[in-house]
Order: sequence, then C-alpha cells, then structure tokens
Amino acid sequence: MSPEVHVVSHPLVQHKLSLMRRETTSVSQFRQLLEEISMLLAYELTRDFPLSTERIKTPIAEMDAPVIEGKKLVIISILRAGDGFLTGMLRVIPSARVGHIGLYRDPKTLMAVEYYFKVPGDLADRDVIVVDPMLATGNSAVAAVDRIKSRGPKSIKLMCLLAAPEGIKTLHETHPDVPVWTCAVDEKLNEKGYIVPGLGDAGDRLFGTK
Ligand SMILES: O=P(O)(O)OC[C@H]1O[C@H](OP(=O)(O)OP(=O)(O)O)[C@H](O)[C@@H]1O
Ligand SMILES: O=c1cc[nH]c(=O)[nH]1
Ligand SMILES: [Mg+2]
Repeated sequence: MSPEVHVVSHPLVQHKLSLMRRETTSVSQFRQLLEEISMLLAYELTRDFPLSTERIKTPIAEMDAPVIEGKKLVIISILRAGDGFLTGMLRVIPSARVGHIGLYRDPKTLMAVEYYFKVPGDLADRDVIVVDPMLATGNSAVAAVDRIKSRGPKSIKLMCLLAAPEGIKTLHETHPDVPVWTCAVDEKLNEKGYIVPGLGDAGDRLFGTK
C-alpha cells in the first residue's frame, strides 16, 4: 500500500493557515482559527465515509435519505496542542468519543515521552482520528500510533495543520497504513526540530505559555 498524504488546498483553509503562521497573531485569534480549520479538515477527512439510506418521512412525503453507515469514531488528541482541534471536530461530528495521549518532546533527543493515556475501552470497534497540529520529526505521531495500535482499532487516520517532509517519512516508514491530512507540507526542520517556515510552538501559541 502506498502511504497517503492529503494536502487540503481549499482557499479558506489556506487563508486561515496563513493568519495562524503570522507571529503577530494573538493567542485568542490562534485558538479561534484552529477551531475553524479543524471543522474544515473534518469535512475533508470524512469525504469518503460510506453512505447508506434510511426510509424517512418529511412533512411532505416519504423518501430514502442518505445517512452515514454505522461509523463509530474516536478522536484522539495528542496533548497538549491536539486539544485545539477538539471543539471544532466535535461540532461537526458530535457523537464521536474522545481519547487523550499526553506526549512531550524531549528537547535534547526530540523523542516523545508519554505522560498520560486514556481512551475509550472499545477501541477494537472504532475508527480513530488522531489530531495534533504539528508533524515535525514524526516521533510523537509514531509513539501515539504505536500505543493506539496496541488497542487494535479498526483504522487510524492522522489530522494535522502542518507537516515536515521528515515527519511524513518517519511516520510512513513505521506506519504506512496511516493516511495523513494536513493543510501544508513545509520545507524542512531546523536544528531544534521546528518546522520551517512553520508557525512556531503550537502548544505555546494555543495556550499562551511562552
Ligand atoms: O513530530 P515531533 O517532532 O514529535 O513534534 C511534534 C510534537 O511537538 C509538539 O508538542 P510538544 O512536544 O511541544 O508538546 P505540547 O503540545 O505540550 O507543547 C506538537 O504538538 C507535537 O505533538
Ligand atoms: O515546529 C514545531 C515542531 C514541533 N512542535 C511545534 O509545536 N512546532
Ligand atoms: Mg509544544
């Protein structure tokens, strides 16, 4: 299977991403924009969900109306910055369950360190969407997917805001079955493992912790 990368090039998404990248964008604007983009990304990621029909009655007549076929979804946020996706995603997919995995990057090794894991117990019956704004070295995404796969979900997709080519390569060397949705694939990583041009530290910009 050749690994999938979907770059969401919709003008609304691209415009909002450019606003998020600007260093002058405030914490509240950054948060609001991430919420808006997450709804648009959810719209793209769910584009291929299978439909069946259900017999319904409108005030005028009966019809066979399209409905999404029995999908049980879990959105798993990589803390902290992944939480910026949740409000928007849940607005579009309100019945989804939510899990969390706490990971931070060791600044020296750039390896992911886990500090929290809580997901619904019935992952084997569910399709998972992992959310995290940044796919940089890919170490956090690999660690999250390793951990989630140990619970045997039906499928895993990754949604991010920005990806570096290095992160996509690392993720797909280990997990070629995990498709990625992103707003852009940037140029490279710098010597500290930050995405260039990127948008800086997503967690700090979302929560105002710098
Ligand atoms: O691809 P990687 O090189 O692993 O980098 C990406 C990770 O870095 C950021 O989290 P960070 O470690 O800064 O934690 P935070 O969300 O708590 O700020 C980001 O939200 C990703 O989880
Ligand atoms: O550019 C980057 C890389 C990792 N994490 C971030 O928040 N930003
Ligand atoms: Mg951070």
